[in-house]
Amino acid sequence: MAVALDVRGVSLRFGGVRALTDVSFAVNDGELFSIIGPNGAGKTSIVNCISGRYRPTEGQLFYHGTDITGLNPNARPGLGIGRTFQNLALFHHMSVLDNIMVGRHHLLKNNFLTGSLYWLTGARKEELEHRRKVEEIIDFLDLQSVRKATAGTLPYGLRKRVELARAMALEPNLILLDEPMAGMNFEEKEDMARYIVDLNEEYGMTVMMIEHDMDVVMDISHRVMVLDFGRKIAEGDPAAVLADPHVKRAYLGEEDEALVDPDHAPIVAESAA
Ligand SMILES: Nc1ncnc2c1ncn2[C@@H]1O[C@H](COP(=O)(O)OP(=O)(O)OP(=O)(O)O)[C@@H](O)[C@H]1O
Repeated sequence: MAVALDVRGVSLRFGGVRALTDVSFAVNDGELFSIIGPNGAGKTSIVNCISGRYRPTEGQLFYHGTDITGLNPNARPGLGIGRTFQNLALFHHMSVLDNIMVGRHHLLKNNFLTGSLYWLTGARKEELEHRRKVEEIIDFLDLQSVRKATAGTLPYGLRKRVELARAMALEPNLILLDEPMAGMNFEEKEDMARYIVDLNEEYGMTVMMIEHDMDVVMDISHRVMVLDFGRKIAEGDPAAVLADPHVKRAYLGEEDEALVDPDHAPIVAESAA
């Protein structure tokens, strides 16, 4: 299996704070790869290095062999890298449809000038094609009933789904999901987990996900990497990671009996025993 993303020896410092120390890992094409770790472990920092928001203090990142370490964040969509954010980043005053359309911005070929010759230059054909793609995503994520609703008026779980739709609209090969289930109830999480599996399996997107909900992570991920205090402490298939003593220690206090997640809720304790 070809390597999609290759992260080599990445360190990131903010003044005296070491957010990441010498982190290396690779995500293969077609994989559903998750990163877990206690609060402040460096998970979002890694996503921000991949998406170009942060530039690593040391190390390099390659995407399908291209060095993306110092590349402008705006160049990522053109390479096929999309992302969602931990805190929603939708245009709240715009409709669901328009929010998703924005995701296709970098795919628009017609510009201001050619667009003004709407019927002659193929701009109309192009717009129809974009609309067709957007409708396909709306169907896939079951957003038909809210397609014209103003994004900011929707319940939180639905807004997270619209954000996923917008990231999908970019047609990425690699999609970075930063806590896609945060703040969701059980049913919403189940739905979101199904969409993520489907976009990996049906759309063939490579998925890199940060998520606190261990049940979901262990259930749907092919491989899991664990960060603690900015360092990688484990990587492997879900069962191996759960059984890893370093992982147990990172999530356990010295005295705790059960494996707990960062919010101190019990997680699949039987698999960890
Ligand atoms: N912009 C920043 N300036 C200073 N310190 C930062 C910045 N971003 C992150 N950090 C620090 O880097 C460390 C890693 O933070 P990061 O947000 O990557 O962790 P995380 O694993 O995503 O945490 P959480 O699960 O709480 O979202 C923390 O100590 C954090 O305070």
